[in-house]
Amino acid sequence: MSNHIAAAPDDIAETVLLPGDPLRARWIATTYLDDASCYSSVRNMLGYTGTYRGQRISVQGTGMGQPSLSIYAHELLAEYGARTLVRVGSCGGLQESVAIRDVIVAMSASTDSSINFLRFHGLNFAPAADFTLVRAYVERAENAGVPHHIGQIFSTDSFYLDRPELHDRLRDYGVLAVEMETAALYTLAAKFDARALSVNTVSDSLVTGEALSSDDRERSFAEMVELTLDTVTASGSAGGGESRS
Ligand SMILES: O=P(O)(O)O[C@H]1O[C@H](CO)[C@@H](O)[C@H]1O
Ligand SMILES: O=c1cc[nH]c(=O)[nH]1
Repeated sequence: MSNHIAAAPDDIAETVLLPGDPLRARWIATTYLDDASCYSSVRNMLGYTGTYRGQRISVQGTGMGQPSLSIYAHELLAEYGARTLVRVGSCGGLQESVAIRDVIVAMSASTDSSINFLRFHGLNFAPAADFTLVRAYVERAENAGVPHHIGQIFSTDSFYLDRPELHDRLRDYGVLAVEMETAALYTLAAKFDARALSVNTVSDSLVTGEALSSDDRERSFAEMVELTLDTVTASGSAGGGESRS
């Protein structure tokens, strides 16, 4: 086992879906995976492995925020051999054109976190998605007629922001939505030469004030999750993709 995941080395698939909410992980595993079994419940941060259309897939809760996601993503990449990580999250819409339940496909992520500032000694690293995953996901979203937006997301350390005017500035610069993990996910995937994508269903609007319930955030993101499973298992690709070298 690793520090925070109580699984044997082979218990976890090379492709892992990453919801922030561990109960969303349980819902995804019990709804979509065949022969799903729970490999870890340390801190109740549930992780499952099963099969989807015959291919091995894992689902691991990450908790909220970049420090928490970084622990799980690091251990999956460094100790369990994960090659493809897809965040299946919720987010707050920043633009008028972004409606509740639309899916945000995050090409890149800005952040107010100091993690990368420290990691790169003041350089502004630009965390970005794996293009092959973006393309494959968007093709499926278009074919299925699922409302979606492709662009930049804001990964904040502060759900309750002391500077709400920052949202106005980000809106002016075209940022689509706010959540709390994607910048760290894309950074760690780059570090470990793995593939990552973050897709996020809009659970509330910072424009209109509309919001989904916690039950909905746990169990109702079927379209986003089905597109994700279709994407990562297409052409038997759940084993990973091309590497840099
Ligand atoms: O619903 P999840 O995937 O946890 O994502 C969003 O919800 C949490 C905040 O409520 C943060 O983790 C944010 O990124
Ligand atoms: O981080 C998040 C997630 C959902 N909605 C928000 O406003 N922020």
